[in-house]
Amino acid sequence: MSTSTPLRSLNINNINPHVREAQYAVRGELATRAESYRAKLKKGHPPTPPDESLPFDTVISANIGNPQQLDQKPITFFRQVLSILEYPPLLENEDVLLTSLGYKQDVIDRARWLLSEVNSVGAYSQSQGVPGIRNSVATYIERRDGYPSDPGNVFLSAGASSGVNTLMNVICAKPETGILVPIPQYPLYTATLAVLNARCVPYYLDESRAWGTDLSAIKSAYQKAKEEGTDVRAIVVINPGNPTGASLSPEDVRSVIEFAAEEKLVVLADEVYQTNIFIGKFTSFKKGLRDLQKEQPKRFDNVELASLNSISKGMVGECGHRGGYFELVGFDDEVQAQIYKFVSIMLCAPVVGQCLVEMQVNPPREGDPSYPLYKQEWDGIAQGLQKRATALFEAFKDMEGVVCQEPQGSMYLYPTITLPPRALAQAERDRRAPDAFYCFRLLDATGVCVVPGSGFGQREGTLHFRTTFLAPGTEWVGRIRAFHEGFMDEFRG
Ligand SMILES: Cc1ncc(COP(=O)(O)O)c(C=O)c1O
Repeated sequence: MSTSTPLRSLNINNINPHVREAQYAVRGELATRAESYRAKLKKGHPPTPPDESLPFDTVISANIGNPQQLDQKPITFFRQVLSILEYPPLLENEDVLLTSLGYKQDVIDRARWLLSEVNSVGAYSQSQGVPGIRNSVATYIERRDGYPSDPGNVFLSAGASSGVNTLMNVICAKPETGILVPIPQYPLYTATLAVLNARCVPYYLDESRAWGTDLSAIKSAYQKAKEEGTDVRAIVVINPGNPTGASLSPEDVRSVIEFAAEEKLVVLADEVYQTNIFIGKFTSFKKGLRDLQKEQPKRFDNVELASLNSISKGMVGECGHRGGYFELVGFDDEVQAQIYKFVSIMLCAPVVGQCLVEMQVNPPREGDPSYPLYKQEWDGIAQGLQKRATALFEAFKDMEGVVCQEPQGSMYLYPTITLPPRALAQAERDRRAPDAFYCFRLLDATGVCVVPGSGFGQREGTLHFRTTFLAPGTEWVGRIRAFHEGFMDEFRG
């Protein structure tokens, strides 16, 4: 129903058309319906009986990588430090913290140090981020890659999303500007390009090679875009992938950098899942670039790389606090100054989020009083994720018409589904894409919310859905399996 009235200035036809056109399926109609089911099931205050008309008693939001909404417990060290940062008078009673609350001395020391850096978490920080925290990020990057990092090139951000938004705003100069984006992709990229009225240049990942990054696909997408008059300026790589979970091998990382160097493309390396690895080892683009620069002096001097990380993912899962960072390598000083100006217009990233970035990159070490619990919690989360990923993968293996790649990393599985012709015909009658039709039926029957492949992009004629494996337990996997059997029976031949 339209609510436009001549008395209002704004209506759907006169707002920025680029906002209207942007699509962001992970929070789309399915997620809205899931929220309405959740509201129906919620006991009110004062208590009202929950709605019993639904065939399930809980909603499982497997549509988005939101760990703590799905009951992942925050890491104790992080939250104990935050509690002091939010209320520094607690430090006046250190004994109470140590004896009654069981805080360890390193919690108190870290909180004192962070407070000395930020003064108060209620104050704006420098726009690029608190200097001491940027130093910690640079130290982490150096430890991870074995190459130095300059804190002057680190920008703290309100999650990786805000970093991507900054970089894309600066790169997208005109409607013909294009950015190579992997398909399937996390829709932040296509949505931001749509809002900026710039072009998405899709390159397809290779499902037959466990969603590998295929350089020949990148090259042909680039050539085609150039022939169509697109001024391609950058390439996005999501490693490990969302929605695919695939990790790039060191060779893949190198070949993307070599291509970027040849064609003068900025590399946007989205590395928010760098610690969510089940198979193999994470190779950062920064390390890949520095290795190439060492081996072949001069050839890679001008490569521009922006790599992003976040507190939202990994075992940290503090996405509601909105923290992250990006590191720039090889950018022109004047361009970097404009990036600084752009972030300064938003003043600064949330300071509590910045403090969480500090603890993420500089966690308790062996020998520190908080280390044993930190390690136990970290390992518990990592093992839980791997266990649930495997349970889901095993379930998909047994399901008719479902083919899934082995989980390698990140927080998602992205199976292909082949639906019976009668289901496709029903989807058409319902005016839904077939994978969306399947996902709505799944939600209505089980309360499990997943996202259709059409929200991430997929090859013509193929169907997928993406599910996280964050939800606790495996009972909900059984719900998916039972639904799927019933669905196939209903529409089969
Ligand atoms: C690949 C990828 N990049 C970026 C983000 C955004 O993360 P943040 O919460 O740090 O903004 C997400 C969130 O799911 C993601 O999957």
